[in-house]
Amino acid sequence: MSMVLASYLLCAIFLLVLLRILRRKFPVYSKPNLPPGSMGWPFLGETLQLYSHHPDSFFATRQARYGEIFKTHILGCPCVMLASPDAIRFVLVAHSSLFKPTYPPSKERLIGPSALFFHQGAYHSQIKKLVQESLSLDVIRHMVPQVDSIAVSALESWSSAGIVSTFHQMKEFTFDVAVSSIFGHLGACHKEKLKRNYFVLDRGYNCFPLNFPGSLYRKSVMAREALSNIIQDIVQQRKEETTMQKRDLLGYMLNFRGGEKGEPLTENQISDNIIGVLFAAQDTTASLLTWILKYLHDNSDVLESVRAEQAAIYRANEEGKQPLTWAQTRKMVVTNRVIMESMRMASIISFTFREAVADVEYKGFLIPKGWKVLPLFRSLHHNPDFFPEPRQFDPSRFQASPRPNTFVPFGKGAHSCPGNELAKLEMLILIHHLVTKFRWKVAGGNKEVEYRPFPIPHGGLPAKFWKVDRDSHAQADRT
Ligand code: HEM
Repeated sequence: MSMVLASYLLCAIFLLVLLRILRRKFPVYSKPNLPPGSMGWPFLGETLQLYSHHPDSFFATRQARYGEIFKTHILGCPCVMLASPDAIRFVLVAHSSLFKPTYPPSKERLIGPSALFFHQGAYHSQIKKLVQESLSLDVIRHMVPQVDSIAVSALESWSSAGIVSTFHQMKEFTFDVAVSSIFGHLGACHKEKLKRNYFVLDRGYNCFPLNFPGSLYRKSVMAREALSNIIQDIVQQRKEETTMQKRDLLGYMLNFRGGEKGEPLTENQISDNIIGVLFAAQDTTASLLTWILKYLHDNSDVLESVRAEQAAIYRANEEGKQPLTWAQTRKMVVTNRVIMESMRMASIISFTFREAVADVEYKGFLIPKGWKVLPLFRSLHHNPDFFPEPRQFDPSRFQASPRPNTFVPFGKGAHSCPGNELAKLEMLILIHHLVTKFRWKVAGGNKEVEYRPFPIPHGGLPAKFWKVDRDSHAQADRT
């Protein structure tokens, strides 16, 4: 009996050794392994660990334990998280067709299923081209006067309002700029209706999607329907105008003709994409601006260097009597570095979601079909190998360009942000007026971060803004 057992054992060992040799010599015998990591508890996965800790520590501990790629299980989905420049390039650029964008159906319903970020392939490319054209440098350079007047009137209103939530005010500002870029000049009535309904939609976007009368989600769905109707109304009005060749997003969409028959976009394609662009433009830029104000407030030496740069432009414009020009916005080197460093520090889009459309192998690891794939932008931006002393706010680090694929605040590849230049322009213009004509003080020193869903300082950064009079301005410049 013991002889039989021993021979079985020997056979098993022989087969195992043979398999190992075959796997090494002939990769065809080798099935790649899943990445290292823990799938957590049945059903729950590691969802509780992610939401009960600071997300940074969730990612950082796993990255330290498992390396640049690891698996986990969040919100009922098996996921692979990736945190290296190579991995991010692999997913978003080199093999992007193997990873499709993925969003919860409740969110897709609120934005509208034809919005570009839910698609890939030909339809996505067509819409992306339109959006990119409407946000190209050649178009946005003509937006300086509009953005300038929106920024000035926003700051004037904050300065007469006591303590305000910076984030809330920034949302109003970025909404107005986005509307201007989408529709050009819009009548006050349409603008007011758009704003009212958009803010209801926005409130329900991140709530639990319970669709019953009176629920937040239902209110959002209804606001979404109202938004579509308002957009149809604006489209109708535009079609009746004689000058159809406007260079705003709506103009580009109405002039589009696709396919062999030269088909125009449908009503739903137009409204879903307009709501999508509004959505992509507003909260992102508003939360980043909120962080910029906090960083400048907390780093007085950086604030002084920004103020010196902007004061020189202000003086060149005869104490603001001449309008700010596009050329001047392109030469705000110090302010631009502050924006870059704020994007790195705050990393408001910490990661993005994709889903593998087939089994994919990356550096010997299997990413199974149907798994969620999360490139972790924030982990790159806070990696000391790429950004020494990553918790230090130091705009001067951007005197040198970051290493390729280590700094991706606007994403990478086919779905990268088409609004990056407009976002930078509105930030530069707002900062110009803020530091040259206003002062602000943050109320309370809470260091906590809130997620709405982008990270923002606690309470939306309550702050008091006030205008400096001409004399104290001149005095401040002399000292
Ligand atoms: C500081 C402000 C902003 C940041 C940090 C930001 C960041 C991003 C990122 C990371 C993506 C890629 C997401 C992914 O790959 O899944 C993205 C996509 C997008 N962004 Fe932005 N964005 C900002 C402002 C804007 C503005 C002002 C607009 C429009 C006026 C805009 C419009 C879009 C659109 C339409 C997409 C989807 C592109 C596609 O799917 O092809 N963004 N943005």
